[in-house]
Amino acid sequence: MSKTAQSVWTNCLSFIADNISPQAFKTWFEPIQAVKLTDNALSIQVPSKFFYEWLEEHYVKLLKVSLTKELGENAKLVYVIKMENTYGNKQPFTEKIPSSNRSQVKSQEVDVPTKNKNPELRNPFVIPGIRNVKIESQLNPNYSFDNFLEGDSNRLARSAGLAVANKPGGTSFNPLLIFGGVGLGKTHLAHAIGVEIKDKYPEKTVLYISAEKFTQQYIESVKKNNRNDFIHFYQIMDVLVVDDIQFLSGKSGTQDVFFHIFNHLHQNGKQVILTSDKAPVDMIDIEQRLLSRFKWGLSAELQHPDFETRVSIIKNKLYRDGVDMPEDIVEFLANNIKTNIRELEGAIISLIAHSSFNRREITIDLARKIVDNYVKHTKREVSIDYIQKVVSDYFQMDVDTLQSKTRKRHIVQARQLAMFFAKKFTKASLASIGSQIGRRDHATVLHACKTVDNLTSTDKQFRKYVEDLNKKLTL
Ligand SMILES: Nc1ncnc2c1ncn2[C@@H]1O[C@H](COP(=O)(O)OP(=O)(O)OP(=O)(O)O)[C@@H](O)[C@H]1O
Repeated sequence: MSKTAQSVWTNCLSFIADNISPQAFKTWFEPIQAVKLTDNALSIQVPSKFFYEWLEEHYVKLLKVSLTKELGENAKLVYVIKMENTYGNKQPFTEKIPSSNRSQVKSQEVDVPTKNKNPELRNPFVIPGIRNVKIESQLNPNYSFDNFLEGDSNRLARSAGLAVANKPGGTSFNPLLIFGGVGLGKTHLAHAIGVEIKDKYPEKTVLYISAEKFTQQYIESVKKNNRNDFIHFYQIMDVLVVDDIQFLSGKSGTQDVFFHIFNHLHQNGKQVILTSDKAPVDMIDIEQRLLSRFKWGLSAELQHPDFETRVSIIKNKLYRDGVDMPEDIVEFLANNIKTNIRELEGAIISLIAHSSFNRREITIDLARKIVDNYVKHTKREVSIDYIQKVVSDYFQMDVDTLQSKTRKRHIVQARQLAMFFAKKFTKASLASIGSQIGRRDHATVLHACKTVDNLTSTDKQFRKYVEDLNKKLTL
C-alpha cells in the first residue's frame, strides 16, 4: 500500500503518543493536520506561528525520530502555518517553514596543542566510543543580545557582556560574573555573550556548560579514571561560560578541579563568564580561594526589571510570536508580574495558548484568570479605583459621595483615608491621587496623609478604621 501524508502522520503520532504525556499529546499534536507528502517531505499544518515555535523548541527531536522511522534518513518536515488574525477579518493565510531552520551555532574544530597531541582527547560531551574532537559550543542561538532588552535593571551587566563579547579575554571583566534572582535573564545573557563571540570570532572555541553538568562530567571522569583528560578538555577553551556556579557549593572536589581550570584559562588570557543566583559575598560553601578569583573581574547584577522594561519584553515576545495583544492587557501583565521574567513569559504563553485553543479573544478577564492560575503568589497591584471602592463600601457610601465637595466629617475622613491608602499602595504621585479622588490638588492629598497619621496615633476608633481597611486592601 502506498504511503499518504495521513498514513505517515498517523504512524508518527502513535510513536509520539508513546513518548510524551497524554496532556502534551492532546495539546500539541492533536490539533496538527497532515496536508501533503512529496518524496520524503511531509507537510503538517499547525494553528499558529507560536505553535510551530513551541514544537521546534520542545519536540523537534521526537518529530525527527518518528519521521525518520517512516520516511528514512532523508525525511524532511515542513510546517504550514495557518495564520489567523484575531483582531481583523482578514482571510486566514498560510506560511511554509522547514523544520529547524534557525541558524545553529557551528561546531568548532579544535587544534590540540602538539605536546598533547593525543588522538584520544576525550570530549565529555560525546558518548564514549565515538571519537570526536569537534566541540559543540552548547550555545543556544535563540538567546542573543538582540532579544535581550535593555533597561535600568540590566544595563551594567548587558554593557559589560557586550564589552566582553567584543574583546574576549581582553578587558578587565575577567571573569565576568552575572548574578541575580530567579528568572531574571542570567542564562540568556551568558548565552548571548557566547553567541556574539562566535559571530565575531568564529575561530575561537567557546563552550557553555551548566555547573551541574560540569559536576556530573567530573564525577564521571573520576570514575573512569580520566580526570586529567577532563581538565585538559576544559583548558583548551578560549571562552568558558559556566552557568549557576552556586551549584558548586559544598562540592569540594569539583571546586578544586574548577579552580585549576579557571587559573589556567585566566593566566592564558582566556575569557571566563560565570552566572550565579547570589553575589560572591553571599555564596556559601565555596572555597575562599575560588571566591576571591570570582571577584577578580566584574560582578554585575541583574535586578528586577522596571515597568517600562517589562512592557518592552512582553511586546518583543509578542512581536516575535506574531501575536497581537491590546495595550491594556500588556500593561496589566506588566503590572502584575514583576519579579520574574520567566513567569512573565509563561503567562504570555499560557494566554496565547488559551486563546488559540479555545478560539477566544485575548481579553482582560482571560488575562486575569491566567495571572491568578499561573502566578498565584504574585500580588496584584491595588488601583486607586479599587481603594475608593473598598473605602466607600466600608463606610457604606457610594464612590460619588466619597469624592463630593461636602465638608461632612465622616465623608471627609473617608476621602482622606482613600488618599492615604492610595499613597501607601500605589506609585501614583500626590497630584495624580488628588485628581483621581474628587479632583483635589496635591496639597490636599499631603494634608490628608498627615491627618490620617495624626489621627491614627491619637484616636482609637480611627486607628481601627485604618487597620480594618489595611486588612481588606492587602487580602
Ligand atoms: N532583558 C530581557 N529581555 C528579554 N528577555 C529576557 C530578558 N531577561 C530575561 N529574559 C527572558 O526570561 C526568561 C528567563 O531568563 P533566564 O533563563 O536567562 O533566567 P535566569 O536568571 O538564568 O534564571 P534561573 O535563576 O532560573 O537560572 C528567558 O526566556 C529569557 O529569554
